[in-house]
Amino acid sequence: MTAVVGAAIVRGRRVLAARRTTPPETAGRWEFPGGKVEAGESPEAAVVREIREELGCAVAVTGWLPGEVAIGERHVLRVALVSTAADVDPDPVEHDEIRWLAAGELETVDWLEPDRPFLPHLRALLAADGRG
Ligand SMILES: Nc1nc2c([nH]c(=O)n2[C@H]2C[C@H](O)[C@@H](COP(=O)(O)OP(=O)(O)OP(=O)(O)O)O2)c(=O)[nH]1
Repeated sequence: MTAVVGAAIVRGRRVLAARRTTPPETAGRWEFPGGKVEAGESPEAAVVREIREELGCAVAVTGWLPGEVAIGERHVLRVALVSTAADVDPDPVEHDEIRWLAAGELETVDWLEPDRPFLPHLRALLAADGRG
C-alpha cells in the first residue's frame, strides 16, 4: 500500500479545495492537494513537498484529521491539517481551480469519493474555529 497525503489548508474558517485536471478519470473532481508519499519520506514532509510543488507555497502541518481511507486496492489516503502564513496566496500549477470553502459550502463541490469521509470532521472543525 502506498500512502497518499492530502492537505486540508485551513485559513480562518475556510478550507482550500482544488480541482484535478488529470488523469481523465479524476479530472474535474475536487480534492485536498497532495500526492504520494515517497520512499523514505515522512507523511509530513510529503505534505510540505507536494504543496510547494502544486501551489508554490510553504505550509506547516498542525495535525491530522482522524482516519484513513482506501483508494482502490493500492493506496490509502490520510488528510493533514495545514496552515500557511496569512499573506501567502496559493498559486495552482496542476489544478485548474481552487476554492476556499466554509463549513456550509463543503458539499458544493464534487469531491473524490475517498475524501468524503473526512468532510464531517472538517465541517465540525471549521464551524468551531473562531479565528478569522
Ligand atoms: N492528492 C490527492 N489525491 C487523492 C485525493 N483523494 C484521492 O482519492 N486521491 C487519489 C487521486 C490519485 O489516484 C492518487 C494521488 O495521486 P497524485 O497524482 O495526486 O499523486 P502524485 O502527485 O504523487 O503524482 P504521481 O506520482 O501519480 O505522478 O490519490 C486527495 O484528496 N488528494
